[in-house]
Amino acid sequence: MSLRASSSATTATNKFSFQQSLNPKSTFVNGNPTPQSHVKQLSFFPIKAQQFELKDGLAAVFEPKMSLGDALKVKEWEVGMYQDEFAASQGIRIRRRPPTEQPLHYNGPFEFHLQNDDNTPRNILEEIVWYKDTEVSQMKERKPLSVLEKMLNDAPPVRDFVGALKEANSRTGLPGLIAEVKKASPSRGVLREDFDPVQIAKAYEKGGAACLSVLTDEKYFQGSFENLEAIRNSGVQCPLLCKEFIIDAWQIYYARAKGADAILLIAAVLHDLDIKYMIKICKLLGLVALVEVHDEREMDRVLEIEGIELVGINNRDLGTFKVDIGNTKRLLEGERGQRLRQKGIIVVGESGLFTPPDIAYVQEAGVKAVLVGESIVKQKDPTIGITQLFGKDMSS
Ligand SMILES: O=P(O)(O)OC[C@@H](O)[C@@H](O)c1c[nH]c2ccccc12
Repeated sequence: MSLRASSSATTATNKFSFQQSLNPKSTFVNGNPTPQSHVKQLSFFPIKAQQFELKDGLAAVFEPKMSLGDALKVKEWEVGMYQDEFAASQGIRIRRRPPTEQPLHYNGPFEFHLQNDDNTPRNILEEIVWYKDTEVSQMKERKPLSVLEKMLNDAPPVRDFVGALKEANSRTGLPGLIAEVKKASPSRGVLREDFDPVQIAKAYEKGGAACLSVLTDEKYFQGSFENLEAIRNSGVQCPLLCKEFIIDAWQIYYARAKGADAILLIAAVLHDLDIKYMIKICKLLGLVALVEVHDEREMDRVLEIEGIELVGINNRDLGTFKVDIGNTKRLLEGERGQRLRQKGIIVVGESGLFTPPDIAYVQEAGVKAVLVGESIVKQKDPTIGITQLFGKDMSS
């Protein structure tokens, strides 16, 4: 474990430069750097007086001054740590923040980070979620809920996402299609260079898509909320799913303000309490949540939560990118499938669907809807892409 400081102070080898850069209340032990061969309990975040290891086995005590704002951020960070523990108890391996990172925007007099393996994301999903945490807190500062409330009053009315899927399923006898407006992904790179989201959305609608999914994540999927808004304002009638990594209720309000009719909640990221809370917010806003699972444990958790109308089974492991459409079948076998049917939940087969036999396979497994991106967005004409995917014209 190594200690890195964003201040130049830790590189100082003499008392003068170290004291200069510290907050005036900071003191050395007994007024002088104290030799210590081992500093065992080295807490990296200066909440109380702390001991710091200096060069050559020296240690110093540091007493920070903390403003109320900083203290609140510390609390927020501590709660985040408890949340990770709570989530881990539900089998969730994704940590919402780097475990030994200081709270966001902490501007203490002396910023330390402990560098160790724990501060490196374990997989791409964790990396996305950590980045999202920073992104959302910045967005929240720019548009606090009070501002969003005004935007919500001007938002276009909600469309019936579940109704559109059911209608398409009974009209065609095939799973209702949620067609994804997706430019790129971390696993597949750029899927389409000439990417015009509105044009693609219109082509999907023409091809018989029941609903659309619009990726809004910028960094990893090259999507945007502007795309969502533009599609909603373009005259396209299909209900819209905001495809985002939601970790904070604020994002749900924002999605609705930008015209979403549905949002995605990923069970690999959110613990049960979060899912319950977020579903309540969705209901308040008239949105529907597509709750995404990838394995049996996540499915079992979700089956215990009341008020879920749509469950998505992702065939892609968001940690490793491995795709296996057999996942949909596996998760719908036996009692799980039965319980889903009893609860009247519509199951959406997600990812890795390319051909009519793929569609037939997941339909046979029990899905009433599918979520498809790559195979149709890559086609020169996405309308024809849909016809090829289903092996028939889906528009009538
Ligand atoms: O392009 P595909 O393999 O057809 O997959 C679409 C969709 O299922 C996938 O984009 C997806 C499913 N769940 C997600 C969560 C976040 C981002 C993307 C996704």
